Amino acid sequence: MMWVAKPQAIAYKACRQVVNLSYDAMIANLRLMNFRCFDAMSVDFPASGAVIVGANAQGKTSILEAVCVLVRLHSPRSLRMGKMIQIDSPGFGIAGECWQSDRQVRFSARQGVEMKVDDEVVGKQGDYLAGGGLVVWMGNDDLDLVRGSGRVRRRYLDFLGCQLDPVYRDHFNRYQRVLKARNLLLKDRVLREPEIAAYTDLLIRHGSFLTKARRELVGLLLPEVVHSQLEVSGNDERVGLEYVAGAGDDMVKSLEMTHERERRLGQTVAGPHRDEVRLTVNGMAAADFASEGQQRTLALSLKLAQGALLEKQAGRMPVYLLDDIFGELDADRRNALMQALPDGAQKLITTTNIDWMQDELDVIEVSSLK
Ligand SMILES: Nc1ncnc2c1ncn2[C@@H]1O[C@H](COP(=O)(O)OP(=O)(O)OP(=O)(O)O)[C@@H](O)[C@H]1O
Repeated sequence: MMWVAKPQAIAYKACRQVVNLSYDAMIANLRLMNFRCFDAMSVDFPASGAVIVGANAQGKTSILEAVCVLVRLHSPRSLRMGKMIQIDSPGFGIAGECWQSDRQVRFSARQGVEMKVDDEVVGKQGDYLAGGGLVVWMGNDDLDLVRGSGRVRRRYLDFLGCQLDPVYRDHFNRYQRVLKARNLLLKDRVLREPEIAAYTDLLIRHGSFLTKARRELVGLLLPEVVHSQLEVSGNDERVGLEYVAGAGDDMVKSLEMTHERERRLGQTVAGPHRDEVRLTVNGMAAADFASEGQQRTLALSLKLAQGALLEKQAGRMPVYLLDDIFGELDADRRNALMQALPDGAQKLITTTNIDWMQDELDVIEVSSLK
């Protein structure tokens, strides 16, 4: 079976709006080798973005996923890179021209990731990401942001924090590693207290940074979420966001207090890995009391707020990757969402149907040749 994405975009509307903005977050093209369902594929993206349309299982999500991996070395649907390798292949390759520079990510199951920018191998993930772009991913499981566990909201904050600040990314990565190592020691029947104490110091150092940074992020996000909710819902639903630290105000004290429990349970019970973001609509817990429509709108608002904050704080426009999120929204909310996306941003949108769409974006059809 041979897969193609037809790069010749079909003009969706005859008159295209001329927007006089700089598309500094631009992905001009994408080339894939042995990635998910694609043997080999190449597609050009217009500066303002495109609607990627096709029937189910044609590879639309895989295209957006590849863009996210190329730009952020992160897949929103898989924590393990190996899952993205086309079945029976030794590895995958993604390449593309982004921000007028050629970028490549190769992943081989045996040798791991090789990253290149303009044909130069980049040694560190941080260096590769520093020259890259910013991404907002909106997918149909975003409802989990409101209904799901705290882990989903922590991932939301971390995806934002890591994009905004390399220091955040560094503390975040180190915290995860220290937590894992400390938990292994706590699980051990023969407790090695001096080693645990050494990890405790590191846990406090990186954890305290994360607590402070996440609290600040939530404070910055709140006005953006309120604004986006108003834009998408069209009414004055009062939304609230509150950061609740999983280690309280004082991590040292929390770890002292949980000393016995940790040893009994064999794991670290206080720290940013237990952080929560409380979401409310009209003063009530959004997961328990908001209607499904309100919950969906809040989830969208959280993602739009992420984009607005990236733009303000980083001074650059993120690329918006919208994966099939329109199915559950009525036509008014779909078009309100399209309007709420910033004019100057590149938007890549997957959908199975474009009949409702009023926006003037080019269309790329994805289909498999059988
Ligand atoms: N590692 C892999 N190797 C080969 N094929 C894969 C791999 N991972 C996923 N696929 C297949 O790729 C196809 C395309 O999946 P994808 O989710 O990109 O489609 P889609 O067009 O977004 O579909 P939908 O509209 O249903 O969401 C599916 O048939 C899926 O089973």
